[in-house]
Amino acid sequence: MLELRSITAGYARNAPVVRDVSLTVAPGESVGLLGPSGCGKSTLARVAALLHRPDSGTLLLDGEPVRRWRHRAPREKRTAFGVVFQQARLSADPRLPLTDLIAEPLRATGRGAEVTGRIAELAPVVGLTPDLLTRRPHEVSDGQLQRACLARALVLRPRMLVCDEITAMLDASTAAALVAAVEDYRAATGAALLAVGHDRALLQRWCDRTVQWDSLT
Ligand SMILES: Nc1ncnc2c1ncn2[C@@H]1O[C@H](COP(=O)(O)OP(=O)(O)OP(=O)(O)O)[C@@H](O)[C@H]1O
Repeated sequence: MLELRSITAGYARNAPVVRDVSLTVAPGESVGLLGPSGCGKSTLARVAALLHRPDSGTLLLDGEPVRRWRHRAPREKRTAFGVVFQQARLSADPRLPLTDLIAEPLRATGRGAEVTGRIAELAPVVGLTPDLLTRRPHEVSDGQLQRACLARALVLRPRMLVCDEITAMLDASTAAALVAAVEDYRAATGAALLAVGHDRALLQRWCDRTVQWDSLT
């Protein structure tokens, strides 16, 4: 269970971009968050995934308040989240072949022994063929790179996924494949989802419920 209570957050002192926002995602639930460009959805998603410390408010993960964010957050809390962003090229290390990109969270948490098995499981789930896994980001399409970013988000088997406009730059069939991969993972694991976007039709098809940004304050 993820509970955001009265979250205020931003990037400069006394200039919050998110003001007093509250949102709850129940275990296994999928929630779509809709709002116009620039309203603060990505900022709230980053707070929810423990990647951005709010100025005020409370975040409860399974009833326990989170007190530390980013690298200071306890590992078991950080790894509860799998996060995928809109712009795969900004979030992927350009030097790493896709296989290492996907494996990075395993290696970073001392689970390098699981890499081969996990990649073999995940590549078909996200639709990556073996020839693509050895290429670097500049050698694959945006859709193929986003598939790798989704695999990386799933590699530690998170119980909560945060997807921030993950299909915004992609063609309809790649978008559908990514949504299907997220849903297959959720069906298999019971993971919850917070999906951020401005495509109302997509989020309404995808999620158990959609909430409008304005209704959160
Ligand atoms: N790293 C940053 N530093 C300073 N300001 C930022 C930063 N990231 C976002 N902002 C500002 O915070 C506000 C909210 O941005 P955010 O990306 O959270 O909105 P959004 O609703 O996700 O927008 P979009 O739908 O266009 O992605 C915007 O005014 C933006 O310019």
